[in-house]
Amino acid sequence: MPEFFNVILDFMTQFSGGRGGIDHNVVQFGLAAILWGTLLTYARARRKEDNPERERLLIFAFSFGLVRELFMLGMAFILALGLVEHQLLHVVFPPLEHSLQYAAIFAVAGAFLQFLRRDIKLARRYLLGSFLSLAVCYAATFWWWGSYIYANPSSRFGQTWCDWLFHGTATFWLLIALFFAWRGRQCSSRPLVLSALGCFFFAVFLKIPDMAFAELYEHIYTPISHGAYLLGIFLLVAVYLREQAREGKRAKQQIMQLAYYDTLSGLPNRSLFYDRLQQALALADRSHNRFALLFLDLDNFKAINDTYGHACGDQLLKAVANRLRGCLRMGDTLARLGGDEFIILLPDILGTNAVVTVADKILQQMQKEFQLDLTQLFTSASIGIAFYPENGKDAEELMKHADVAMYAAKEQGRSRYHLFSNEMHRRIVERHRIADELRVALQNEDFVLHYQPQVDIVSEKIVGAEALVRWKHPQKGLIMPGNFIEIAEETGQIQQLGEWIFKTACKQLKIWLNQGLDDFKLAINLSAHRLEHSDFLSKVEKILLLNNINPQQIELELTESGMLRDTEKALELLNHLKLRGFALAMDDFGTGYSSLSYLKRYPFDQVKIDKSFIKGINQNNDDTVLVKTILSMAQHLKLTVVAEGVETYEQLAYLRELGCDRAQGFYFSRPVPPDEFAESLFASQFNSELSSA
Ligand SMILES: Nc1nc2c(ncn2[C@@H]2O[C@H](COP(=O)(O)O[C@H]3[C@@H](O)[C@H](n4cnc5c(=O)[nH]c(N)nc54)O[C@@H]3COP(=O)(O)O)[C@@H](O)[C@H]2O)c(=O)[nH]1
Repeated sequence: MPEFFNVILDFMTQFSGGRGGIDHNVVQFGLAAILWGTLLTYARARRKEDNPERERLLIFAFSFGLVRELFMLGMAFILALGLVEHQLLHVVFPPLEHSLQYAAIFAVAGAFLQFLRRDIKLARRYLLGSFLSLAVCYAATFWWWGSYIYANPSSRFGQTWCDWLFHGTATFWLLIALFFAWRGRQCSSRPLVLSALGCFFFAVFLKIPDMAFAELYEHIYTPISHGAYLLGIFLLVAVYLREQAREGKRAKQQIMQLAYYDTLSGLPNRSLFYDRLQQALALADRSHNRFALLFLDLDNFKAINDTYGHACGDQLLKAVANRLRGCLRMGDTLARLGGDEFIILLPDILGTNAVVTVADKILQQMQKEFQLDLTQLFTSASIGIAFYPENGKDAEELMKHADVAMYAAKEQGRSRYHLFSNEMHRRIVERHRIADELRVALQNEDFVLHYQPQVDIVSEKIVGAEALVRWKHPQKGLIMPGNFIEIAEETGQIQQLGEWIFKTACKQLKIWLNQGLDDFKLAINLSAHRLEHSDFLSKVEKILLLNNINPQQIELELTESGMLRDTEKALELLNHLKLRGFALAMDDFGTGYSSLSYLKRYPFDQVKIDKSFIKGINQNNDDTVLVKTILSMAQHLKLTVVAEGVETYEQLAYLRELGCDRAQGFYFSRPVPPDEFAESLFASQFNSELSSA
């Protein structure tokens, strides 16, 4: 091998003019300079936008190698042309050569190592260490330069071990070994320490003052070291190119990961799931097999997020993903669609029972305690199941139907599964029909507002009213809001409908105010979906201005489930509305999940106890206890309480006894058209004026 390099060098020397022409060293250094230059050009060309620092580091290291070779080339020319006295150059030249040579290799190797580890900071420190070593090496070499007689092999006789130690090359490797050992505390550098120590002993060994070794030195060490040096550069180029290729592959993998996998759970995301579903559809069509889709949603995730924080919520989602994985077989696909929604594809199912068994297993697993970092949590899930081909002909329809079935499971009390049915399909079609008809109704403004009084429990005087919308259907007559509000919310039509309701209620209030009404608040239901619309506030302001209404005469009623949608944004908007002067009421209180926390957090003035609790008051112990608790809590928070759905005198009397402030219900009046309401309203005012006179 050494001979091989010598042959090449000799050939090149001959080729370029022989010893009489260009010196052996000139060829060698020139060749190395070309290699470093190529490497440098390549690194500059591959410079990347995303990590310029890493590339800069490599360019710096390669430049270092190039400078070293140019320096050596210059020296070789000076020697070859006989410009400087030979003896003098040989005192300075060899230590410089060795030091620079190893420093260059070390700089590049260090940079490469850290480049591979992607630790730019450490790589920079390696380079610094290399330069420091180089500086010490120079100092040591020049200190000993008087006795340094490298140029004359025979003069090696008589040198002490100490000389070898301070000889540039040996010292350099020793310092490198020490440096690696020191750095080893922060990174695993044992192989580097060992190889540097090996080089140190090699360097010392080769300087053993013996003629035979001197011969060896000339004929074996020099070609080996030069050959190894060139080979090293080739290797570095190869490693660099391989790393570039790997980098490309890694980047591609990363892009794939981001595009098709959920970052939190590591599960396939919606796109990948959709792709797998398409494949399953094609396969099922070909083999005439059935498959099932399970749509899973956690039952109380929003409340967990709000109570324990998002970090805890994230941990729970990861744990749920792991538990779900454990319930499935190899061929099944589990994906996270977003939030707390997961979807499962069970291919090649034998029968409905097999799917029900899996659903049961999942429900059981979900009910078990989740041990998170800082807390233990309990949750549950609702699952909707749709089958192919019975419940949908394509991916969209199947996913939608599994989702609908999941909502049915929630409606039936959560922590259960529900199979998609024809009845559900019928309901979906019906909803579509209603949505279409609503569109026409909104264009024609086919709606009316009815008003139901709110009465002061002690004086029994009307102190306010709730505006309730009805749809004047051309064929079906009056349709109650329970049949269309939810659909309007789902389709976004609630924005237009809500605006119409607010505008009509304000117009009506203005009429009553102009007729001499005072000390009266009109309650208007506000769908939480409306809060999400960016121009909600500006539209409200415009209507107030147009009708010259003081917001203090309006109460906005929001439901708890509405608050669950986007708590932060809702809080901000409600604070704004409150500052503007609106009164705020929490509607249907007691039917949501975290009533207490919402009452404390949001700027409500009034709580409306849901009619379902008033119905059982004084008969059902649970309802009575609940109403009493709400009343005492509201008193504590200084909130007015309205009891909804008061239908009998007994209910009213009992609520009065408990200290409830206001009541609303059929006992006083059903919701009635504005004219009818005005009659009872002004009669109530007239009566109270009479009684106070
Ligand atoms: N976003 C909007 N939602 C609205 C609007 N108008 C109504 N709604 C919501 O629709 C739900 C059903 O309303 P409705 O059919 O009008 O029923 C109201 C009353 O008729 C009924 N009520 C009143 N007193 C009694 C009673 O003594 N017994 C009894 N069984 N029912 C009674 O309660 C409904 C009023 O409830 P609430 O709003 O919770 O005070 C209803 O939930 C409305 O929220 C609208 O304009 N926008």
